[in-house]
Amino acid sequence: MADRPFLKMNGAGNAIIVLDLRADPVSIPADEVCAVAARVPFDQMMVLYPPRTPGSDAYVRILNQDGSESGACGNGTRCIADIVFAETGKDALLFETRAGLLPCVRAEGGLITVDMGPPRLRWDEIPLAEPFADTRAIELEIGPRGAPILHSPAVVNMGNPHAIFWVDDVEAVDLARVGPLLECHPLFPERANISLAQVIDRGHIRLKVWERGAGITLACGSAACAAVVAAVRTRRTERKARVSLPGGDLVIEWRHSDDRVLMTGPVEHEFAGRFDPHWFEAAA
Ligand SMILES: N[C@H](CCC[C@H](N)C(=O)O)C(=O)O
Repeated sequence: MADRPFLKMNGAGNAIIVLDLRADPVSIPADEVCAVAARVPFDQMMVLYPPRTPGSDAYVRILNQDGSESGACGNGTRCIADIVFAETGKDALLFETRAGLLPCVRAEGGLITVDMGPPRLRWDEIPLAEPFADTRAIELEIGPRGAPILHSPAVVNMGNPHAIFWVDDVEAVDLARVGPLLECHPLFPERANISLAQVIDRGHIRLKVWERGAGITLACGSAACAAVVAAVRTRRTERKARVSLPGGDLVIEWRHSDDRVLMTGPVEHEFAGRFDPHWFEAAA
């Protein structure tokens, strides 16, 4: 890969690299994504391509640090929105990902709101490997038989697959240990993002996330959306709730009128850099 410029940003602590290929739309092989991750650690790389759908601002590919691809990344979408807001002066944007069209608007206090679309809740939309009539709590547990560490997650697809385990204390479970096992559980044919969710009150959830293809992250926007959807479906919270992640807070609203999930949160610019072609010699 060439000597390309990139931006390092974060969304509530979720480590994001933005690579703008709108003027030179080449695809990035998975081994080159991993070569970048070895030098500049990130959770997701947001790659901007020219728009495919009239009226949209860019087509976006979302690559995890392990080279796999995701249909959604809420925190990364706020990062690219911030860049394109500054570049165009527009006050509303539309990004297209593998999972559909995501409208973005500016919110108060420099925050950005992304419309993450409607959740998909049927077992084959998650997807799961076998039918479950009720995805509010599926049969899945980890740990000793009769005394599981975690069990009965809710599952939600927010453009990517999520499993949400309700816990009394997010700090009491070793997510780094159970995350990899659950991410790759045979029930999840496309793997899954794994969250621990602790309900503080009807307007507030604490969340820790093991991300598919990235591991423990400081924040995961789509997981925050999935957690509020799952909480509303089981009457744990109101439709609008604050989600506190280790890297910061997001406000999520699952709108009643049109079923869409709105995520509002911050972005931060860290530094600009360039890929060094030497990084890719072993990958070539
Ligand atoms: N950090 C992202 C989600 C990444 C999901 C990715 N790990 C996958 O589904 O493969 C977010 O803010 O929504």
